[in-house]
Amino acid sequence: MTASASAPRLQLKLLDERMREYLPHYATQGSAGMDLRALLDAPLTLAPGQCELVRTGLAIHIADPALAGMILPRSGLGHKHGIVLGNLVGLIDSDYQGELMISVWNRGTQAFTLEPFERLAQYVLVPVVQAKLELVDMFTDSLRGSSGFGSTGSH
Ligand SMILES: O=c1ccn([C@H]2C[C@H](O)[C@@H](COP(=O)(O)OP(=O)(O)OP(=O)(O)O)O2)c(=O)[nH]1
Ligand SMILES: [Mg+2]
Repeated sequence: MTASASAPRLQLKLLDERMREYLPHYATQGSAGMDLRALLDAPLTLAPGQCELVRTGLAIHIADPALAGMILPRSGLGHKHGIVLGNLVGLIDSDYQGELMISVWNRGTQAFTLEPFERLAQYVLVPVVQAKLELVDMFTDSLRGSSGFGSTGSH
């Protein structure tokens, strides 16, 4: 599936030739993410509670500070097998040029075996706004003020 002509163009480096036939892509026209695959020499069994850093064999240089990458779990693996991310969400800086690494965490109660080149997470490109922080002594009052953590009730 090809993205639209106006899609941002990101440079992708192959760090391992085996990934050439598994380049990330949008599976459908409306897909929000591209699946990332595990670069493994052999199956990797994760015991319940185990967390391992898995290579992707890919580097993506986003370059534009108004964009970031996010690595998110795949819902099927997460829901059915408890395979999620050790950092919950991976945030990829626009100036990161290193290998995309996936922290895979078996939060389930059964061992799970990850096969080489299996799709284990997804990469989503998101817009980012970098803020300028201005130090002040007082805020202009808002309706909420400093109330939070359920202050508006449960209905
Ligand atoms: O799941 C992830 C999360 C991060 N990264 C890479 C890209 C990211 O730009 C860099 C730094 O990530 P982050 O800022 O979240 O980690 P940190 O612990 O703050 O490291 P650093 O001090 O290098 O910023 O690590 C990954 O490859 N996979
Ligand atoms: Mg950081």
